[in-house]
Amino acid sequence: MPHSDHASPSPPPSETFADLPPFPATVPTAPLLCISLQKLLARDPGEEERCWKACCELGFFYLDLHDENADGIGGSLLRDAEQLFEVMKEFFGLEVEEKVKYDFKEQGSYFGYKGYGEGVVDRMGTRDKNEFYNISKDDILGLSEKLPCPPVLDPHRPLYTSYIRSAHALCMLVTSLLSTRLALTPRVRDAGGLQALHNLDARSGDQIRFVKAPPQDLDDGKAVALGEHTDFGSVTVLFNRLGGLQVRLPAHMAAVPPGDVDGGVGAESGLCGHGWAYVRPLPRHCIINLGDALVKFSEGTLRSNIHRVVAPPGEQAKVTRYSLVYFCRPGDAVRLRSLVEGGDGEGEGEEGVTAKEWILRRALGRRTEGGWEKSGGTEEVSLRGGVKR
Ligand SMILES: O=C(O)CCC(=O)C(=O)O
Ligand SMILES: [Fe+2]
Repeated sequence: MPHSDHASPSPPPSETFADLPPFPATVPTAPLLCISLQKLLARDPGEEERCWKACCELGFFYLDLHDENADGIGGSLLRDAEQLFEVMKEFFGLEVEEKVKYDFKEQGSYFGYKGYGEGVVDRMGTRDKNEFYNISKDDILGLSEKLPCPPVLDPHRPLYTSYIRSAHALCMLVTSLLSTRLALTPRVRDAGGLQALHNLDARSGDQIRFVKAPPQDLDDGKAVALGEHTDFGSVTVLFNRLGGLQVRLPAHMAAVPPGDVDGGVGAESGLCGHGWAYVRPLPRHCIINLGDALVKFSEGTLRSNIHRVVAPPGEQAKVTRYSLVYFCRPGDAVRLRSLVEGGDGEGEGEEGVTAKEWILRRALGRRTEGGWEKSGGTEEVSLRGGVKR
């Protein structure tokens, strides 16, 4: 099936990040659709259709945050993201002995710090090559107990609150569009559709994530910083500035070939087989992707695509990579089961794990020796091409 309107136009030369080496034209890229936030907010039917298509076919798209209203959600998110990049740099610059005080794995929590190499990227138990710091939405909004927080991060709680509110609102814009398109059961629709399962004021696993990966050796052939995975929750909002994020394209979707074939594909070629293609970071955009919960709710109509983070391509591999994520997840008590008509989750029963159980198993499994097999998500549906079951 051709996907001509997936072809991402090459961004104009101004579309690069100042002070960072440019994303090279020598690697294949993923054909993410670019959706306009402004048009979505205006309920533009054509844009809504493209967004729905992106959610079903790849589960990843760019969201152009340009907003004519400077006080609108797009501008607010961009300003907050800018500041959060500085905040995370300050935190990650601390000594490891200080940072590990905020690793709460032993208490059964995935919030707080995860040190370099403290997670696994494959079933062989290969260590990851990045650090995380996870901030709980419930902690910041006062819905749960306040977790211990490093002194360099604590003063920025108003910034986290602002970012959480805007990122969550974006996710609700996407879920409300999906609710109108999916054949949700009358009961689910009457109860408020998908948005009602993601109430900002209900306890959930929503979180901000800061990520840092040091410069990588492209030639080591296994430059995988974050192993292949699908996201656990519903909608992810991602800001990154250096390449390195790769999606594994479904068999029917071709990558955009390198613009500069003469530049020669370098050491990255070993990282581009089996459908893997780089996602080119774009200024003033975020990347939106869907997670496992939406695959379960839609019984496979929506796609939670496999992705990973490898060494940034070309000169970018020499630079430290930071990224900022917001994971929107269903409320803790929500059961992950089909919510569409004729689906297998129409009963009132207790079938289906809760969102809380699902996230805990997946998040902590990737931090345990031998935990890979037990920490899987909806990868099989994704690898089958996202065909409806
Ligand atoms: O750093 C990135 O670009 C992606 C991070 C990611 O996929 C994740 O944290 O789940
Ligand atoms: Fe992810």
